Amino acid sequence: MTKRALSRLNQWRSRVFAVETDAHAEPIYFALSSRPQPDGGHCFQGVFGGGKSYSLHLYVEDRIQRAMRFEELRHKLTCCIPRDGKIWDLSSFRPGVRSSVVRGFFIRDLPAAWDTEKVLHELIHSDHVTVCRYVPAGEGTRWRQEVLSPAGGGRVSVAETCCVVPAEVPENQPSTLDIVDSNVFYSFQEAYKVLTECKDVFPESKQLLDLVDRRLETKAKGPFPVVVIEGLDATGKTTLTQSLKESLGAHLLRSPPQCLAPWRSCFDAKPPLIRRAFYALGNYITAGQIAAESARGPVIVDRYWHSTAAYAIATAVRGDVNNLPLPGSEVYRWPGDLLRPDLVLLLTVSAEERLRRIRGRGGEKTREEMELEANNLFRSKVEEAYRRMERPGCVIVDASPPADQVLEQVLLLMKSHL
Ligand SMILES: Nc1ncnc2c1ncn2[C@@H]1O[C@H](COP(=O)(O)OP(=O)(O)OP(=O)(O)O)[C@@H](O)[C@H]1O
Ligand SMILES: Cc1cn([C@H]2C[C@H](O)[C@@H](COP(=O)(O)O)O2)c(=O)[nH]c1=O
Repeated sequence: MTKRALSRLNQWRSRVFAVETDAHAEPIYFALSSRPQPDGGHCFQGVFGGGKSYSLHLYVEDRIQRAMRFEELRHKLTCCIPRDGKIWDLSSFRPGVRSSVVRGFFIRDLPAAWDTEKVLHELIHSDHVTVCRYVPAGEGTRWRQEVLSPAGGGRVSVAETCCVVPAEVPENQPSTLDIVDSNVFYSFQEAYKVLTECKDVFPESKQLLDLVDRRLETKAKGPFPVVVIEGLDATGKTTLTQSLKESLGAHLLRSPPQCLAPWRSCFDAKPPLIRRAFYALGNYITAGQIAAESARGPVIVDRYWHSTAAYAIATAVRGDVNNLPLPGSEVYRWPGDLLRPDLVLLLTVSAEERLRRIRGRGGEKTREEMELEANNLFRSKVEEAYRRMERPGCVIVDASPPADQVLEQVLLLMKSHL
């Protein structure tokens, strides 16, 4: 085993491991100890029992490479692990320590599946993945974790052995330790830095940065009101913003801005770190446009920062809505260097009505749109994240009535708030 891999093991025993066996339930948490606990781990039977179990932990210093390799690894496992086997997301973390999360996968295989071992042997010989095997430890429900390392002749040896013991459910879900600057960027510099680090990895990031350098304006907001319309997909933002434009003679803008449209599908296909940085930068270009237009007249904006943050937080936080960071958390803050609007309105409709509207509309869908359509859990997390945004917070609008009534309601709200 390489020196680098061994140095990781120093902190290995202070880590808690979370196996996400079910997107709707708490992960199964376990920790490591040199001694087994007397009452073992009945709760682990579903994870370690009934087959062969392995965990894969991806360590790559460079965050862009790490993000790319994680997706590659997921793809490789999905292609190679037999269909009856299970691949679950896994993370290990040091409780309460920000950015300590190391992501990976947990594999539960059938007892006689040899293909998996072949794939894992290959991975053990790479320098980026630490592979562990879980084996019964004596009688009862005790389990042992064996850290595998490459040995001569293509064989594998056990570098370290620990007892698996139950761990306390942490106060904050591990995924929440990793939101700031991995999923949500709170300054232009932080988002720009991600794209700079991608310059040698794919050419579109260089082209995007050139465009950002040319398009970015940093003027202050003008004297006219700036109103942002937010909401889940198909809640009626486009319909309303068009009507507002016509009724108020306002200038209509959107985030991401039109000039980023040619790059959107490319960045939508990238890992979350890069994709979220793309959307974050889009807001800064839109901010420049808002500044210029609000000097001439009222401005309506179809999605802005709140969408970027709400979708990113909802995607990053695993499990259900209760796992979102609590109201008042720093993740719901507005970036200090981003132009603030005067009013943000959040359009809400029932899940059924929104689905009716999505289906009525047809057309091509983004990953989020498909997720929103299929996944009620994701929908509630996005909407709750919107509601928790602060300074400015969202004023809630019931967008279920017919379009002309929603417009009327919004015009009244604007009168009372501006
Ligand atoms: N108040 C309304 N009542 C009934 N149908 C509506 C209403 N507002 C919009 N719609 C219809 O719902 C569908 C989605 O509306 P729209 O495109 O305006 O939503 P959106 O929020 O802009 O969606 P997206 O964020 O995905 O672009 C459209 O077919 C539109 O005609
Ligand atoms: C602005 C923005 C958008 N998204 C996602 C959320 C939606 O599902 C799609 C579609 O947006 P559009 O209104 O049809 O352009 O994009 C996102 O994830 N982050 C963002 O900042």
